[in-house]
Amino acid sequence: MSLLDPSSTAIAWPFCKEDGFPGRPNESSFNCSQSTNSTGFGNICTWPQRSRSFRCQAGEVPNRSQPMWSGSSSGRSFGNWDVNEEPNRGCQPRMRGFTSGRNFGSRDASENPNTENTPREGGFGSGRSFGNREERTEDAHSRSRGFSRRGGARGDFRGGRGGFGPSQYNENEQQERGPHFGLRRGMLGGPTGDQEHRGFGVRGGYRGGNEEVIAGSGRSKLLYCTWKSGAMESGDNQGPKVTYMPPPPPDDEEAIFAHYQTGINFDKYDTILVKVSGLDPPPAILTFEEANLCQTLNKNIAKAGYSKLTPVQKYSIPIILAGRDLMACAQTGSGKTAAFLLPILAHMMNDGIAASHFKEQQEPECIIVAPTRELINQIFLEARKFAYGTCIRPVVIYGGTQTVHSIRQIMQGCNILCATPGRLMDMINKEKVGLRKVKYLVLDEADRMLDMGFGPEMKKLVSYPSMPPKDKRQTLMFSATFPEEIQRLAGEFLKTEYLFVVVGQVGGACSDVQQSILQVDQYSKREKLIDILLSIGKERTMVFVATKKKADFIATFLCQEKIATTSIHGDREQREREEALRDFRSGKCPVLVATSVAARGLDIENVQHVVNFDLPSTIDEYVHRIGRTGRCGNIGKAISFFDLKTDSHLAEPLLKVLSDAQQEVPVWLEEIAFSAPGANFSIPRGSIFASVDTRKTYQGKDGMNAGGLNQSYATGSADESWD
Ligand SMILES: Nc1ncnc2c1ncn2[C@@H]1O[C@H](COP(=O)(O)OP(=O)(O)OP(=O)(O)O)[C@@H](O)[C@H]1O
Repeated sequence: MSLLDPSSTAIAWPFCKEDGFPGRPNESSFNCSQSTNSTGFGNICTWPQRSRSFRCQAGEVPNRSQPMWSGSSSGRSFGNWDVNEEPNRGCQPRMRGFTSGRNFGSRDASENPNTENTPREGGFGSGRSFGNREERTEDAHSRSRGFSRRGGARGDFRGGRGGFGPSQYNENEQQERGPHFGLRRGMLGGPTGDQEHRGFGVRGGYRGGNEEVIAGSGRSKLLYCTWKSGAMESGDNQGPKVTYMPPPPPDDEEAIFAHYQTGINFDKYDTILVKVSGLDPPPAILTFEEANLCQTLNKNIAKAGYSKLTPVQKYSIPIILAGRDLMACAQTGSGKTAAFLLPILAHMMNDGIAASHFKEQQEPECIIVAPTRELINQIFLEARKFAYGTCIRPVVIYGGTQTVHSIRQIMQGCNILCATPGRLMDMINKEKVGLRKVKYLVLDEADRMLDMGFGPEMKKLVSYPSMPPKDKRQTLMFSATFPEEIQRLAGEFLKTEYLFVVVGQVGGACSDVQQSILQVDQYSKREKLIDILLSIGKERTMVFVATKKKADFIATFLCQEKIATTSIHGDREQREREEALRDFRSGKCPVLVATSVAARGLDIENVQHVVNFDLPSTIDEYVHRIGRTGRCGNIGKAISFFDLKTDSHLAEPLLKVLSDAQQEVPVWLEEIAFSAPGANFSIPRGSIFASVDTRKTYQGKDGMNAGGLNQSYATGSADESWD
C-alpha cells in the first residue's frame, strides 16, 4: 500500500526531516501545496481520505478532526483550540519543525514559560510532552489513577480536589466525556465528540449542575434549556454534526458465530491458581453442562466453538448464577466476556424475559459498560452471538455516532444495553433509557471504569433515583488488573458479601506472551521499529505509542517505508477508527499504530506481535497492551522499547511482571530496578499487584477453605478431574 492509496486509513501529512522527523512524504505522491511559513513548518498536504481531505489554508483554523499538524500558515495552529483561544500566546514559530513537543501545545508553553519554544528534546522523542494539554499522553490517566493528582481538581462530584474527579489527560475520557472539553474544544467544533457535547460546554447534560453552561455564552444557556426540554438536539446548530451511523453488523449466522481457534496453550489455563474470597462461594463448575443452561444457549456456545470452560468461567458462572455480586480478575484473553454474559443470559431466560417492543423509553434488565467504543461494540457482538435465537435483544450505543441512531436502536427494544458511559448517561437524561428494571450491572475493565476518568459517571449511574440499589441488583466487575485503591472503591458498588475471584495474580501478564524489553533511546526507536517490522513480515502487529499525534506520525512514517499501516486513537473520527480496525482485522493493514485507547479488551484474531514503541506510564496498562496478543491459548510476542530517560520508574514492576510470567529478565533491567530509590524486593508482589482481596475481613486468611471463607484452587494441578 502506498501513501496514495485512498483506501488507507492512515493519516499522512508533512514532516520536516530535521530533528529526527522522517521527512516529507514523497511530494509527487502527495497533493502538497507549498506554503512554507515562518515556522519552518513547511508544506501543507492534503491526504485523499475517503470522505475528506486534510487541508488547512493559510490562516484557517483547522477543524479538530484534522490532524493538528496539518499545517497552517499562521504557525499557530498546532494545537487547534489554542489558536482561537489565545491568539497571542507564545507558541511562536521559533521551533524548528516538530523539534520540541512543548511548542505545539500552547498551554504548555504558557504554563511553563521556562520551557516554551526551547527544543529540549530534538526529534520526535518529545512525544510525552507533545501537543495540547490533553494530547500529551493518552495513557496518562493510569499514571494518575487512584483519585489523586489533578483529576480531583475537576472532580465531577464537585467536591473539589483530590476527589473522584475526571482526568483531563485521558483519552478515553475525552472520547466519552467530550463535554469536559466542551468550552474549549467545542468552539472549534470537531466531530469527534458527540454532537450534543460540543460547542457549548453542556457537559453532556448529565451533570446535574450547569455551571459551565452559565459560564458560557447566553446562547449556551438557551441551548441547554432547549436540550433539557427535549425540544431539540442540543448542538444541532453548532459545528459540524456527528452524522456517523455505524454500519449494522452482518447478521448471517456464519458471521455472527465467526471465531478464531483456541491456541495450543488453552489447556494450560487449567494449571493456573484460582482464588476465591468472600463468604460461601458456590463451587466451581467443570463443564458447560454443569451450568444447566437452556438449550438455545448451549447451542450458541457450541456454535461459538467453546467446548471447554476457561478458569474465570468455571468460577464466575456459578457465582453469577447464584445471584452473587462479583469482582473477577483474570488474565487478558482468558474469556471474561463469556464469563459474565452467559450466566446473565441464563438468568434472563430462566426468568422468562419478555421480548421488548418498540417504545419511547426502554427499560433494559442489564447494562454493560466499558471504557472504549470499540470494546463495547465487541461486547455487544458477543452478547448478540450468545443471545442468538432468543427474544433477548442486546443493543449497543457509544459516542462518536449519531445520537438519533442510538435512540433509534434503543427504541426498537432493549434488554441488554451495552454502552460507553457518556452515551449511556446522555440516553438516561434524554429519558430514552429507564433504569427501574436493571437487574444486572456489569463493569468491564472495571478498574478503568472506576478510576478518575469514568468513576464519577459510574457513581452517578448507581446513584440515579431510578437505579435499583445495590442490594436489589447484581453488580459484576471484570478486569485483568485491579489495583488496591480501585478494589476499595469498587466495594461501594457491590454488596458487602461480594465474591472476589482471582485467576493467577491480579495484574499478572498472560504467560502466553513472550515478552522482550529492549533498551532503545528515543532517537533510535523508529529505526528499531522498522527492523522489527521488516523481520516480522506480514504478521499482524500492534504498535503502541504515547500520544495521538505520535500515532499518526508513526503510521505515516511506516507508510512511507512501504509498510501498510493504519492508526487508531481518540482524535480520529469514529468512522475512521472503525475502518482502521477493519483494515487491521482483515490484514489489509497488518500494522496498527495505536494509543492506549486500543490497549484494553480488543480481541483481534491473529495479532502475533505487540510493540511498545513507547512504554505506558503504568504497569497495568502494559499488561493490557501486551494482552492484545497471546489470547485464548495462542502464543504471541511483545517487544517493548525501554528508554532509560523516561521509563526507569517501570523497571521494578516490569521485572516482577516478567518474572511472574516466567520470562527472561534482562540483566540491565534488573540493575535499574535494584538501583531504583526505594527498591525493595522483599516486599511481596501483592504490594504492587494486590494479589489478594483487599477486604480487611479476609486479609491473611487466604487459602482458608473451612467455612467457605476462602478457597484456594489450582485448577488442573489441584483438581485433575477438571480436565
Ligand atoms: N471457553 C472458551 N472456549 C473457546 N474460546 C473462548 C472461550 N472463552 C472465550 N473464548 C474466546 O477467547 C477470546 C478472548 O475472550 P475475551 O475477549 O472474553 O477475553 P478477556 O478475558 O475479556 O480479555 P481482555 O482482558 O483482554 O478483555 C475471544 O475470542 C473469545 O470468544
